[in-house]
Amino acid sequence: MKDLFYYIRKIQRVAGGKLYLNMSMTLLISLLDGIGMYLIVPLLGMIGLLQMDSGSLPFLAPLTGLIHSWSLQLSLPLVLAAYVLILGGQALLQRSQTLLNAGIIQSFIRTLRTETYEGLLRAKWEFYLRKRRSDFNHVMSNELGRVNYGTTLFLQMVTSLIFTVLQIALALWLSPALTVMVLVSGIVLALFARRFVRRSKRIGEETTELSKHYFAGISDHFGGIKDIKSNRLEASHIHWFRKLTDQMEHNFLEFGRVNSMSQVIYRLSSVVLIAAFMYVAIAVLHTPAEQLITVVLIFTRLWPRFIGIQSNMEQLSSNLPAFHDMRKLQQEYEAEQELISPEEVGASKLALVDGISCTDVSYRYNPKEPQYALRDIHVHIPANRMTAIVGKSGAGKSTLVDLLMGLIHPEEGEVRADGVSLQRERQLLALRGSIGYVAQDPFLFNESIRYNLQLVDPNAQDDDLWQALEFSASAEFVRKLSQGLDTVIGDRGVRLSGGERQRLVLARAILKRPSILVLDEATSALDSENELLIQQALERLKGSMTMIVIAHRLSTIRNADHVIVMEQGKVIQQGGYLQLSQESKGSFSKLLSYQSGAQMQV
Ligand SMILES: Nc1ncnc2c1ncn2[C@@H]1O[C@H](COP(=O)(O)OP(=O)(O)OP(=O)(O)O)[C@@H](O)[C@H]1O
Repeated sequence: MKDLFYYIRKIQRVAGGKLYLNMSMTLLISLLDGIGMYLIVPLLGMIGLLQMDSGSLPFLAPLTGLIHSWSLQLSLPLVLAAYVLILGGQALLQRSQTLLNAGIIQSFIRTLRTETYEGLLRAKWEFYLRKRRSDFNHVMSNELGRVNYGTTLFLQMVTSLIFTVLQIALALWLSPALTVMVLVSGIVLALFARRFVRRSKRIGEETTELSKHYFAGISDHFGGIKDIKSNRLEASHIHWFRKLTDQMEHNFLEFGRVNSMSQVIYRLSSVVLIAAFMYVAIAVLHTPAEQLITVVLIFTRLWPRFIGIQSNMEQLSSNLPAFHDMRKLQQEYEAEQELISPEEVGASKLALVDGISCTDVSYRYNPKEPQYALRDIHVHIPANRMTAIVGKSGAGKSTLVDLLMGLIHPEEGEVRADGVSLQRERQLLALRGSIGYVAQDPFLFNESIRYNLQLVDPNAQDDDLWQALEFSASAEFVRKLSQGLDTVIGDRGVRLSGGERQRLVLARAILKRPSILVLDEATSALDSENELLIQQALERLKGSMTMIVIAHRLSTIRNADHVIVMEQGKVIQQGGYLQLSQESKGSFSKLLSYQSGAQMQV
């Protein structure tokens, strides 16, 4: 419940005075509704169904006296006009209130959506290392929808409560004894129905878990669809999917059963109560007919409100877990915000003069577990030189690069750029703004080549784009595409080959004119000819840019000024390429001989 109130306070902040205007309109609408209903009694009196002068109705007695003194030709149109005016006015007011309500909810949801998205983007990389990506999709679409629905339900419930309180006040005025009986019955029933509210919450928790699995499953399966198709794994996935959707159906029906059960109890009890009231009112209390009709009118309007509130409470409870999920994610990313905003990152740059150094750095992905991904690392990446990081798979190369880029921070030791610690946000900000990064599995948007390139420099002209494409040996294949720079490259760039994707991302990195270029296995998918072209391009950049290159294929780094060899999270050798290749007992020369041996076998 405290998560719900957190969001209600937020809606209060977002909507401000509009929320109170909304409440006031609700009050007015319910007041008009009550008065409109009241007017039925004099109308019935006019057509002779009721004794109007009994004086048993407190508010109506003087009014009915007045109406009675007029002729029927005058009183009938007057009372009918008042009826039309009041209920017509109420209908118009109701429309404005509905629109106001929708506006409040929508601006709240927009704020929540934007805050969550921006908050997620500002979270540190380490936060993403621990989370499932599908959970973000789940919260941003499914849970946000449930929070939206839950908030609407809550506001509806407040409206309903205001209506109900007013109608109770009216009913109390007319007949305290009968109204108290209705109220007591309502309260007893509400206490009994608490179990349905609790059950709804449990079903809602199950809904959250199931939809989380659903989101995770479908994003995994469609992400890995090629593996599924080529390994004929469809059957097991379909089996998983059917089982989960069966559970989801059961969960949905279970809520329907709980909700309809409480509804049927309320409806049955209303029938029994009306019969009991009639008996007590007519046989015991000898209530006058006009009062009886008014109370029955009120009862038939009040009881459905009780039913509505009960149903609202159950639906709200079933959506509470979504509030909790959303709040939990918010708390998690709020605790791991980068002080630097994404806008600032691009703004300041660092012209590296000395280089980046790691002093006695150790890092664990999970500090609760004993394994270190990096242990006692002591390296210096000289500015404006090419540094290569090599080693077996799992040696810690990517982790070291992430540390050098300030994406993760060491558990022990320090990383410095030009002697200033990356713990200092300004320095980190400047460093990040100066990096061009190309990953092994580069990411491209399902947009045109021009759009993908201009992401890093929206003002880049066609000439600049072609220059970057020439650099990355991509100009030739882009020229051959029917729409050139305007070719849309498909989801994550699927319409391109792996090597073409890598070259485009390299072009994008270069277009940023970085002072530090980081290539993490960025040429692994290239054929020898294109790899050579890129090697030559990188060679031309030497001296003007700091380059950090991770490569399994050692031919890629034969021009490197400095080589760092890693094994099991440690640096086991470092020095110039030539120097290391000549140390015959060293790990680097072993790696070289394995690779040349493998090449000779081919
Ligand atoms: N997100 C992560 N969570 C937990 N452990 C991780 C994570 N990423 C990497 N590791 C572990 O850290 C160690 C170093 O991984 P890293 O990716 O840095 O190696 P690498 O040398 O780049 O390997 P490769 O050449 O295969 O890319 C490995 O033992 C790996 O299992």
